[in-house]
Amino acid sequence: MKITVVGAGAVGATCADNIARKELAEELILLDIKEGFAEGKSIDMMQTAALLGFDTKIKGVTNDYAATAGSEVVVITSGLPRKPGMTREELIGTNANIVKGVTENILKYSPDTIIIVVSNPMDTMNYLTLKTSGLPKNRILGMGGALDSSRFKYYLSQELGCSPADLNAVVIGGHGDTTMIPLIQHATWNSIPVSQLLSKEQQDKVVAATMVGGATLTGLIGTSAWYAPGAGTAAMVESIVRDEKKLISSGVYLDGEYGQKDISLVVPVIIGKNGAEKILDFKLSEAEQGAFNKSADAVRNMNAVLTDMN
Ligand SMILES: NC(=O)c1ccc[n+]([C@@H]2O[C@H](COP(=O)([O-])OP(=O)(O)OC[C@H]3O[C@@H](n4cnc5c(N)ncnc54)[C@H](O)[C@@H]3O)[C@@H](O)[C@H]2O)c1
Ligand SMILES: O=C(O)C[C@H](O)C(=O)O
Repeated sequence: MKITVVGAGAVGATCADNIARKELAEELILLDIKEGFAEGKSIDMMQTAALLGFDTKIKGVTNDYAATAGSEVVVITSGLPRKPGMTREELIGTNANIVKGVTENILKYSPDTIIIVVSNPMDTMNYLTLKTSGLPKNRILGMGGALDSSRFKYYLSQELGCSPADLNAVVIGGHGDTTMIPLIQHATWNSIPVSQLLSKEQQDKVVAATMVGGATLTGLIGTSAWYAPGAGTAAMVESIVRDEKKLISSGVYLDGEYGQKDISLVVPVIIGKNGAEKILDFKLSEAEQGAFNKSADAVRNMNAVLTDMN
């Protein structure tokens, strides 16, 4: 198994680190545009191999796409992160060009790969990758729901005083401060609905904290988060590589599911060796479907910016 991670910054390097520790690939290429950066990070990570006991060979390259040839999975993290006070959507001007160029270069050497898009604004970057690559829709996935659902579990666990691992909770919609939809009515603690355990105020607090989870960390750190984003992406890679068929909220192209067409949004997806193998199209309540439609409108407006940029 050969995997490439594009962008050796905070998220890309953390994702690569997780992939190596889990030994998901024999060969892992880390590519960055900044001279020597991916090489340095890769050597640093390889110098943990003796300590951590993994066998993955990590190689860093500066913009050398030939080195990525034959990658079965490619993760795209290249692009600017937001600064405090910014929205993810404000990154579109810079990141659209980066993601488009990276996708074109990757496909020259790995025409049948599965791509996971992380760069923000993710829903629109994933849509752009779908349109740029011409790959079948099952081979393009956006990372956002894995992270947001894990954040949702974190905030629920804080309120319930329980282990996040005992929770089942899912975020759908867009990966944006106002577009994500934490499905609180469906969340359970070992099968017990959390709506029966938390007051309405507590539920509202958890939902609000989840929605601005990324902005909160950006405010604290000065740039956006990387540990949970890197781990969320690696979890998706693992489900592909090990053909786990895990149900992970992910950005996928919708063709009628949840009443939406020609858009990428986050919904529950079975992820296996063929990428997005099945979208679980379950019935939302009227309020949830209304929120989903509003998110779709917002993401569609962002997607329209891509046309204006051309
Ligand atoms: N979808 C999510 O849930 C999620 C989570 C966290 C971060 N992000 C996004 O991921 C992106 C990366 O975040 P980060 O914190 O790692 O940023 P970072 O600045 O630490 O790293 C980005 C890297 O991309 C590289 N890069 C820029 N243009 C490139 C190109 N054309 N080819 C190859 N490499 C290039 C930069 O040199 C840099 O090393 C941002 O857009 C951020 O908003 C998304
Ligand atoms: O918040 C950000 O800008 C980065 C990422 O999308 C996140 O949710 O951590």
